[in-house]
Amino acid sequence: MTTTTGATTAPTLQQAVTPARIMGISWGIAHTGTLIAALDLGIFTCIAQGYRRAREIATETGCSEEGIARLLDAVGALGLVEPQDDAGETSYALAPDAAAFLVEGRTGYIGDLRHMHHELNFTVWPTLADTVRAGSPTTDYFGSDGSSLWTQVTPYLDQLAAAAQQWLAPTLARRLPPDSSVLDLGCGSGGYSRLIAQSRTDASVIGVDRSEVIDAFSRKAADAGLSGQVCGVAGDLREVIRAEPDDSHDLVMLCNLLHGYDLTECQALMQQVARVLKPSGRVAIFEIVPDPLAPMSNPVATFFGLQMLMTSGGHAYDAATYRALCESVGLRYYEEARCPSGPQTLITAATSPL
Ligand SMILES: C[S@@+](CC[C@H](N)C(=O)[O-])C[C@H]1O[C@@H](n2cnc3c(N)ncnc32)[C@H](O)[C@@H]1O
Repeated sequence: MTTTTGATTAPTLQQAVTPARIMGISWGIAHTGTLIAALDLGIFTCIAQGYRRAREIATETGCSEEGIARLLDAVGALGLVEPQDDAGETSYALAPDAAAFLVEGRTGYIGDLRHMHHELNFTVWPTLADTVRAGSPTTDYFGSDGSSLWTQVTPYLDQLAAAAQQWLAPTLARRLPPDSSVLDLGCGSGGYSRLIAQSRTDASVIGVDRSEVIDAFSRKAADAGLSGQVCGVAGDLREVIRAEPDDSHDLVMLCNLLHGYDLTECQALMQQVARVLKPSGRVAIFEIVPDPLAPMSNPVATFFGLQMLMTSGGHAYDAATYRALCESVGLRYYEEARCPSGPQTLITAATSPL
């Protein structure tokens, strides 16, 4: 059975059992390929600009008319465009979500997700069976010096994470004490902590990431007029944090970071985090957290566990694991909140009541 979102649900006992659901799952690769090709070619942007027929879009994109017609049929099958009869010719209108999120230049644009697929997913997913056999990735994109991957990908993370940033930053900022110090480990281009700095002009932010990535972090902070308030430190964050004094930060942010490391590395890092936090300070872990007893409640989180197996020594750890990690370093006061606009969960923990 297929739901209106395109997701498939298992047949109940009363329904005839057919292979339809399995066939639908097996075509998932075609869904991804179609979406990414349409983004690569700027199809949604063309339609938004008023080029609504296959031949117009073909001319505009420099593609064959036959190819564009077939791609539009497939994009229509995904429900992202709606074909209409236009005086005997087919023209295409954007579905509301495609209009909001897939048109370049619009505020909500998330089409940069295509870079994640080109740089990573199209390479690693075909290796899944081999990785499962071996139990570890052929390439550790995360823990080793995976900087080339991250320089390709981090420029796009801000745009993809815009909705989550709009939720996370105020949630954390409103609980900061006056004149606080924020340490953003594995900051990437810094969308989360930059928003905190913008809303809390009394706070100072230190972002830490590899040298190739920290340049983008510092540039974006400067563009936002935050150079005096936000500082980028280049290096391996595991070494940088060891050099930080005890009791020096009100908030340590680990956004989309711990999933890249095995539990021994996570534990070592969390020990340092607990050491550098002020007695009233907090750690904020923002992660894709699956529910092992309800894998379909957050499928992205469940697939993310495999993604991590193929790319790192880490995992999409569940909430019990994060809680145990926090408690093992004395951060006993623990809270969780699911982000309303993304697959992540915010976990905050402290040594004293939050
Ligand atoms: C998935 S990205 C998350 C970026 C950002 N925190 C966000 O949520 O958008 C992980 C980041 O951690 C950085 N990183 C991972 N391990 C690191 C290490 N050992 N030292 C410095 N940076 C590291 C990567 O370079 C990358 O920018």
